[in-house]
Amino acid sequence: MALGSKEDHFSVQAISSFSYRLTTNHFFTDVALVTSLRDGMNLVSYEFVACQDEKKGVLILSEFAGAAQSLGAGALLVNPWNITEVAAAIGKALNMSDEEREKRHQINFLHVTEHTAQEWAEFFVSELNDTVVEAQLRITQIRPVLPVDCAVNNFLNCSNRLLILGFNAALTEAIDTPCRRGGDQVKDMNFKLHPELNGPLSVLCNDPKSTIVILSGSRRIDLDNNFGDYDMWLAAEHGMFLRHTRRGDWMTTMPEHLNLDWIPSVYHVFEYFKERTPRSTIELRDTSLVWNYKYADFEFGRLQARDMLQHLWTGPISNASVEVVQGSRSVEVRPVGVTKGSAIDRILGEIVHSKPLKSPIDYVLCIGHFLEKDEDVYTFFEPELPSDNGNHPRTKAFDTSKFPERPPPKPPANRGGSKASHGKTQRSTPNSEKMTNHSNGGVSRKQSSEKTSWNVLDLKKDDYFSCAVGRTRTSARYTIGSSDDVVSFLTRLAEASLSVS
Ligand SMILES: O=P(O)(O)OC[C@H]1O[C@H](O[C@H]2O[C@H](CO)[C@@H](O)[C@H](O)[C@H]2O)[C@H](O)[C@@H](O)[C@@H]1O
Repeated sequence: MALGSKEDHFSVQAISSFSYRLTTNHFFTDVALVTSLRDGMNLVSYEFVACQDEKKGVLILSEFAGAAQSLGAGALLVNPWNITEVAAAIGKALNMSDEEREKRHQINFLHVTEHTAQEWAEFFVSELNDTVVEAQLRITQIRPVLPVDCAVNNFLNCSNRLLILGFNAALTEAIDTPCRRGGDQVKDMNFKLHPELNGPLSVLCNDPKSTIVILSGSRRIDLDNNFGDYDMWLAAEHGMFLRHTRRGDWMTTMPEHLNLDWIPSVYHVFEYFKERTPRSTIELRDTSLVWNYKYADFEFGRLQARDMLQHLWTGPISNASVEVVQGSRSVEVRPVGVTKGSAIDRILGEIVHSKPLKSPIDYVLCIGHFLEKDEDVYTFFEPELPSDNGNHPRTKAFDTSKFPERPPPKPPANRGGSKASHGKTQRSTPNSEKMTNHSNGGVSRKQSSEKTSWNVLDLKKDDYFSCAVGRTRTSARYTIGSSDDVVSFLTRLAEASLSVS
């Protein structure tokens, strides 16, 4: 619709999609009102701006038009369902000062003239080329299925095993028919341990040769509710909080001055999208926020997620030190540098402090349905030299000075047959220095000249099993289909554990 004024008379003219390009309306119009309820782009808005360099007409634009993302800065954005808001915007546009009209027009005119069809075509072709490269990468990254027999046999042959388990979609029950379930029911099921895991987990937790860590993005309360009765380590919120279920309360590994002021405003944006996206949910944690559209219409959810990113980047997080992590069906906002991989050495440091190791860790299983960002936990344990096709153990030293309130652990005993110089008390070595750089990830670390490091890891290539649940493209070594397969696998490990106890 075009609004024109001539000597205090306003004329209102509806523009049909057939005729608008043929008229000169765009030139003499003072205000253009675009009220699309759903619109991929809306070309009229761009044409209007392009024609208005003399008149500096005002564009009132529906927030549901695709153009709102690029012309929103200069236009007056409205919700077309809200007629009071639309009326107010018309009033504002017609009474707008010349100065403001000029300013708003310039912003949009610059956008329209710079983002030409030529530029768009070049970008499109370059994106197309990128997809070819990405597709190739995807093919090369497809990983084999977890060799369960081998993982169980090696488990039996090792004496100090570390099992790092994700929670969501790895240890929870698979929900394949979400549309048939009610909203709250679905939400509740997200945070419930698979019922068939109770037995196997108890056996593994009671095995003196195994240490179990649940490393999850979930809140402390959700981990307490599900795992509080087991003898294990819990690392909540991607390792920002840590506790052993039998040895005390939660401790935090959060940097002291972590700024979390952005949380309320991000929550506000999430709420806006939750209201507009049926069956989407918000998970409010202490240090991060997740908007999940797992149970919503996938295509619609994806579009909403894209829109949400625009809102976030131009609004509440434009100056905050946070990262937006996009999942396949979620958007997560968390402080910069917080990943499961960056938490793992703090967790290992605490495990070593809490109970002296009898021998270095010689078997590691790391399994979860992690976000790509958190897959750094899989590579943490990889040997430094990927070309190393021998079976040389990986040794790792941990900075124990981070936890001064506890007595230092005893040096781990030597394990026969290993080729590496493990199990020795040592001063900080290049190895430990390297690990500090590798794992710091932006989270502040205590620096100390008194640093003492202990080698706690003696991992041969074949005794390391990193495994992504429900993914084929991953930086883990192996994949496994679903949480049901995880249940079967952990049951096999538990049986193996019982068979030798
Ligand atoms: O940290 P965990 O408890 O082991 O859970 C792993 C992540 O689960 C959620 O992300 C996964 O589900 C999302 C919704 O379907 C999907 O978008 C994402 O790709 C998956 O990784 C959760 O949102 C994350 O915070 C968890 O870390």
